[in-house]
Formats: sequence, C-alpha cells, structure tokens
Amino acid sequence: MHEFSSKGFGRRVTLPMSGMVVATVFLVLVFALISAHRQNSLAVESSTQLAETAISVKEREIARNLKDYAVWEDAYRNLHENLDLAWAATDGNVGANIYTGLGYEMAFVVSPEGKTVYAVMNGEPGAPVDAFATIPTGLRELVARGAVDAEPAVGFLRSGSDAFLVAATAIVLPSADRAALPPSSRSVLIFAKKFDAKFLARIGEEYLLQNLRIVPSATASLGAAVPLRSLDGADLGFVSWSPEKPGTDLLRFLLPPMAISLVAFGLFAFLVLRHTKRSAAEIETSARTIEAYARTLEDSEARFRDVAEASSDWIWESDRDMRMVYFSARFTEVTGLAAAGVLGRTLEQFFVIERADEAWQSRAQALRAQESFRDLRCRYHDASGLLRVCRLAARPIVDHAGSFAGYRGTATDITSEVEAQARATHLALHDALTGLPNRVLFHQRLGQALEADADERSRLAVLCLDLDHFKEVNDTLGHAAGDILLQEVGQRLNACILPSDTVARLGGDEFAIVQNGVNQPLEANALSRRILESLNRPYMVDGSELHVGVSIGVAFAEAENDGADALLKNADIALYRAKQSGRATMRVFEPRMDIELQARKALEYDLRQALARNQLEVHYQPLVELENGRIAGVEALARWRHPEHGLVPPSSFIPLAEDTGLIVGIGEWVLRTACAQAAAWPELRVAVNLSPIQFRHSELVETVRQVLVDTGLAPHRLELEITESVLLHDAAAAREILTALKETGVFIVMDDFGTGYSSLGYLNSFPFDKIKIDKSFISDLSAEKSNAIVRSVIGLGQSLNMITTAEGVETPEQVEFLLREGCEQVQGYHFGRPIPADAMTTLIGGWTNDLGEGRSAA
Ligand SMILES: Nc1nc2c(ncn2[C@@H]2O[C@H](COP(=O)(O)O[C@H]3[C@@H](O)[C@H](n4cnc5c(=O)[nH]c(N)nc54)O[C@@H]3COP(=O)(O)O)[C@@H](O)[C@H]2O)c(=O)[nH]1
Repeated sequence: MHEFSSKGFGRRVTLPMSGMVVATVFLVLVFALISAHRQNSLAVESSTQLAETAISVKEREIARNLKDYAVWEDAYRNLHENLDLAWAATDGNVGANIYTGLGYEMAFVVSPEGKTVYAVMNGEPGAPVDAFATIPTGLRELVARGAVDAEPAVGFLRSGSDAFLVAATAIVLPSADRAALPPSSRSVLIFAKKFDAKFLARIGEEYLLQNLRIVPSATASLGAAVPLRSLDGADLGFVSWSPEKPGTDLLRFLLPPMAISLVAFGLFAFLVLRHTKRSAAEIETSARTIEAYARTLEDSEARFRDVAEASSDWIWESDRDMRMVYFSARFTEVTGLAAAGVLGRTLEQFFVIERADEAWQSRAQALRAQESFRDLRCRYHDASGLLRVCRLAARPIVDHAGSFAGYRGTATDITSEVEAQARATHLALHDALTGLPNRVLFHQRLGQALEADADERSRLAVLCLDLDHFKEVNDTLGHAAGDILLQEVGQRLNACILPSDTVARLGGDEFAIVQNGVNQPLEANALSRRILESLNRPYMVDGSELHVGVSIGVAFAEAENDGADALLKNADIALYRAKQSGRATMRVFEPRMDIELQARKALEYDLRQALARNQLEVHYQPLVELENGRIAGVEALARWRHPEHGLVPPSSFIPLAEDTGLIVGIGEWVLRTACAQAAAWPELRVAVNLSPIQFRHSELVETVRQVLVDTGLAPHRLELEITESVLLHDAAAAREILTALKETGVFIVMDDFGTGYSSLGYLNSFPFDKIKIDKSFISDLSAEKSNAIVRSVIGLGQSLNMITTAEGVETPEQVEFLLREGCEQVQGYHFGRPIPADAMTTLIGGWTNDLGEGRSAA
C-alpha cells in the first residue's frame, strides 16, 4: 500500500508551492528593481543631457551676448580703433551693464598686441586688471581662436579656485570680412561668467535640475554629473545635481502595497498550506487507520488460520439440510478420518449427541431451531474406531436472501479433558490407598439409598467398622506396613459384600458399608460375621504375620429416620459399644446406647474438671503378708467424689481417662499423693497402678524420679503395677522403660496376671519383682482349673524369686489355700477394703497380727 504522510505531502506540495511563491516574489522584486534602476538611469541620462544642454545654452548665450557687443561698429570705433574709456565705462556701453545686465563678472578688451586695455570686474569698469593674469591658463589660446574664428571661442577656464565660462571674439565691424582681416590687427572682447552656486541654482531652476552645483570629483556627485574641462583639458571639477529617480519613486510607490500584498499572500499561502497540511494529516490519519484496519484484518485472518490449524479444534460447515460440506485440515489431523469420507453425512449421523449432558435438550433444540448453540457435547468414532468426546459450537449461516443456509462452527475434542475429569472425579470420590469409595461418595450412596421408599429403606443397614490394634501395627511396623494392611482389609471387605452394597474407607482404619438386605437384620448379622471371620484371619505383611481384629457397629434405617448423618452416627455409637465390649465383635445400635454415650460425654466433661476442683481422692487397700499377717504395704486406688453421683469407682472413669488421655495427669496426681502419704507412714510400701497410656508417655521415668525426690519416699517403698497389655505394645520399649524405672530403685509388679496372654516369657525377660494373681482366679478357687493356675503361678513366682500376691481374697478358705500353696502376700476384702488415707492411718496404728480372726479394715 502506498504510504501517505503529511511529511511527504509537505515535500511534494508545500515546498514547491513555497518555492514558487518565493521565486515569484523574487522575480517581481528583481524586475521592479531592474525597472527602477533603468528608469533611474534613464532619468540620469536625460537630466545629463539637460545639464549638458543647459551648459551648452549658457555657452551659446555668452557667445551670443559677446558677439552682440563685439560685432558692433561703436565698439569697433571706441574699443579697437580708439580706446574711449568714457564711451565704454562712463557711458555705460561696455561697463557696469556687463555685470548688472548680463551677469558676467569679468569683461576684458585685449588689444591686437595682446594687452589688456580695458576690464570690467564685477561691474567695476576701468580696473587695471590684466586678463591673462586673472585667467592665467588657457585664455591666450581662447583669445587667439576668438580673434580668428567667425564665432566666439567659448570654454571653461579657471581663475583662482573658481571656474569661469569664458568667451572671446574679435571686435569687428558688422560688415567686416573676418577672413580678410589679419589676426594681428584684431582687438578681442572677452566675457567671463563665474560658475558659482548662485549661477548654477538659476540654471537648475531653469532646467529643473535639483541641487545643481560643482563638485570636485565624480564620487562626490549627487547622483548625476558632467565634467567641466578647460580648453587645455585641465580638470575643473564636475557639475553635479540630484537627478530625479522615477524608478526609486516607483519602488517607493509599489513596494509597500507589494509588501502588503506579499505578506497577505504569504499569510494566505500559509493558511492554505496549514489547512492543506491539516487536511493532509487527517487524510494521513485516515489512511493510517485504514492501513491499521487492513493490517488488523490481515492479522486476524492470519490468527484465525493459525488458531484453526494449531488448536485441537476443527472447523466444520453444514448445508441447510445439515449435511457436512466442509472440514478444516485439523479435522483429519485430530480424528484420523479423511474429510471426503465424512462430507455428505448429516451432522447427527456423524456426531452422536450425549443425552446425559444436562443442558443437551435446550442445545439440541437450538440446533433443530437453526439457532446458535454452544457446548453441545457429542461423541464420535475416530479413524481407529475409538469413541471420542467433542464439544460443538456453531452459528447459522444466512444467505443473501436472509434464509438459513446451514451451520458454521467448531468442534473441540475434549476426550482427554473428559477422561481427566473422570479421573479427578474418581480421585475426589475414592480413597487413594485402597481404591474404595471415600466418605464423600459413601454419603452420596447412603443419601441415594435413603431416598428410596419406606419399604426399601427398611432393608438398609449401615455398618461402621474400626480395626482393632491397627495403631499398634502402624507404630511397630511403620506406616508402609499399615498401608499394606489397609489395602488387604479393603480387598477382604470387598469380597464380603454383594454388588448392591457399598464399602468405603472413611479414613484411618475406619470403614463403613451400606448394605441392602431383603431380610434385615439377619443379613446385616450375616455380613458382620463374614467380616469378623475374614478380617480376623492373619495378614502377611513384609514377611510378618499380623493379627488385627475388627469391631463393627450396625444401624438400621428406620422408615422415617433422620437421614444419612443420623444413621451413620448410630452405627458409630454401636461401634463404640463394640469396642467397649472388648473389640473383635459387633453391636447393633439401640437407642439407649446413645443415652449412655451422652452420659459418657457428660462424664468426660466433668472428669476434665475433677482434678482442678479437688474431686479426686486416693484410697488405700492393705497388702498383707500371709505368713505373719502384717501389713506389708497398701495399694493406692483412685476415687472420684463426684458432686452429683457421689463416689465414682475407678472402673467407671479410668477407662474414660485413658480414652481421653486425662489418665496422664490423673495418674501423676495419684502417684504424687500416694508417695507423699506413704512417706508419712512407717515402713510401708505403696503400690500405684500405671495405665498403659501413662506407660507410653515419654516422661514417665522422669516423673517417677521427680515424685520420689519431691515426696522424699525411699524408692524401694514404691511399687508400680503394670498389666500385660503394656508389654504387648512394644516389648523392646517396655523393657527399656521398666529397666529405667527399676534403676530408680522402685519395685515393678505384674498386675492381673493370668488375664491376658500370661506369657511366662514376660516374667523371665522383664525385671518384675512381684506377680499379682488376678482376683478372678481367686474367686474361682473352688474350680479345679483355677486351683491349678494359682498353684502354678505361685510356684513360678517362687522359682523366679518373685513375691506372689493374690488379690480379691474374700474368704478364710481362700486364705487357707493360699497359705498352703506358699503365697506370700494377699489383698482382698477379707483383710480390708480400700479406705481413705485417714482411716488407713488409724488402721495401720491398730493393726494386729491376728490372721485367724481375719479382721477386715473395711
Ligand atoms: N491406672 C490406674 N488404675 C487404677 C487406679 N486406681 C484404680 N485403678 C484400677 O481400677 C480398677 C478398679 O479398681 P477398684 O475399683 O479400686 O478395685 C480395686 C479393689 O477395690 C478391688 N478388690 C480388692 N480386693 C477385692 C476383693 O476381695 N473382691 C473384689 N471383688 N474386689 C477387690 O480390686 C481392684 C484392685 O485391682 P488391681 O489394681 O488389679 O490390684 C483396677 O483395675 C485398678 O487397677 C489408678 O490410680 N490408676
């Protein structure tokens, strides 16, 4: 495209125009100046001629006047033949009148002998003046010529510093033949006119020559001059004047209006140019805009081409019958299909509209109504036969008549997007570790199931599952092993359910199942049994055989229950109850469970306040040496004096304290209180129970050490009772802690021996000082089996050099049996119930050695 610019316009139009204007002005000026100069020159020329004429006239005039006096008979008689001065001067014939009348300053009569015989100087006749002395140069030659010439000889001669126009001629009779007269016989009359300022002024007036004057040189001329030369060629100066200057006058006349016209023209030209320039600039702007539009259009087309070819979209067109008539090149690149093979097929033959698309109906309607549509999701088969997903958008093509002529639109292959979306949805709804539905999907499924009618709802059961001892697997074998275990659990659960059921991992070791059973609650029971049986089977993880059970809580949907959350909560309460019931079991939700749970929560709340409000107490139960009946020590047992419920036994709040972690604070408080109390008693030992939770607490050893220091109790007077469960968790760590505790000097007691695994290995490999036989064996001593167990434990203690204590001794028969079997210590109601510290202080003071009487402390 031709570039149009205001600069270019300036170069092409403004400058030539300005040049022409300047050239015109210059030419007019030059012509005016030349013309003025020529006119001035002509004026000088003509005034010079005039000046020359004037001089010539004055020459002729002096010659004529001279001749009038010289060619006169009276003059011949009185000035030549006889010199009659009276005639000349007195009579005034050739006297003062020469000056006053004719204006000649000098008049001389020179005799034939060349002598000045008469002179009139400035109107004074008869002055003895020698003409040749007055006019020393050139006069003789002039006189000589005048003497012979028919006409007076005229010329300019200098007298002093003045120039004179001098004329000389012979005095003759008018009738005389000059040629016949010898020159030597002639007297000559001379007139001289001084060329002074006055004379020149008069000439100037006559001949209109301004400022006529004599100047010494041409350079001093007033503008025009003619030289004055004497007859001998001597320089007498110049007659100069101020010639008229019509050219200059003309210029003076012309230049101002011309200048004004020029300025006006220049201004006009400037305005025209400026306007033109502005117009040019506007045109240029327009041209640029058009150019920019054109470029934008080109860019847009290029962009469209690039986008069309570079994007995954392809462009398609259909005719009014929806038959495909055009595909862009991208179509083949994306689908692998040849456009020719598809052209001619209808839109709906190639694209299958996805009816699952939420808004598909309105979009499909728009398509049929020949309106614009977008986001119409379709499927199609690519060249390899794979089903792919694309999104269509199109606008109707309208022909010149305004009728629908087909569609033009884009198709975007969104297969990857849809797949990614599906993956994301799966991830959002499934547990990454097990692949099971997660809590979100579980809620969706449960919600959907609950939307069914009352009949179907009554078949619905929710099972909440929690693995038993999973935390221990995680803690001992690490999280990787825990993950493998969870995956295995997921697979086993999946194997237990029916396809209509949903099993989900809610988090950690919690799972849940939505079961659709025709015969509820039978089917839920059956499923629970299957799960208990399946999950109880050992797991092989990293070459180790692991055992984890599962606790199950089941809740059934009521015809009008409160929804998914309520159902799940009920199942969770039932699960809690299953856990409380010793794990590895199932419980079905009952409404009272909820009440109990609420009560437990209230209790938990109160327990949190108990320590701060001094509601806890320590009671002491004596430990008696069976052989001599003396009190060997006391067991410190926690009590909670609740403001409303009265004295709460530890069995009601210790498990709660353990579940909530409050046991750490409570346990330390019991330890400190018991040690402080024991320090006040004589050489009695005090036994304090350590919860497994306390045992796992990292600061246990330090706490014990510090309490002993603080209370001043000798370490050997403190017995710490632990149960087997402490050892189960992490045997190595337990050994380390027990050893550290042992090093402080305290006694370590194995409590409730016989209730757990009762591994003899524990007794051997851990530093126990005492074994306490659980009261369940003592109360059952009538049974043969219990007898045997108690006997063997006593024997074991003896062989391991450990003290054996039997707890829960209530009858003399039991005492007798234990005495017989060699049991060293006893504890039980037979000897005394747990009592407050004051009562124990009193009891210790009054205690006798009377075993036979079996006095009770309670
Ligand atoms: N971690 C802690 N545990 C504690 C603490 N205080 C108590 N406990 C544990 O609570 C359980 C129940 O204790 P308690 O209700 O005090 O019962 C003790 C005795 O009263 C009871 N006992 C004693 N003699 C008899 C008897 O002849 N018959 C009978 N039925 N019961 C009797 O036995 C309990 C003491 O048992 P043990 O600890 O195994 O020696 C109990 O397990 C306590 O350990 C505490 O501060 N921390």
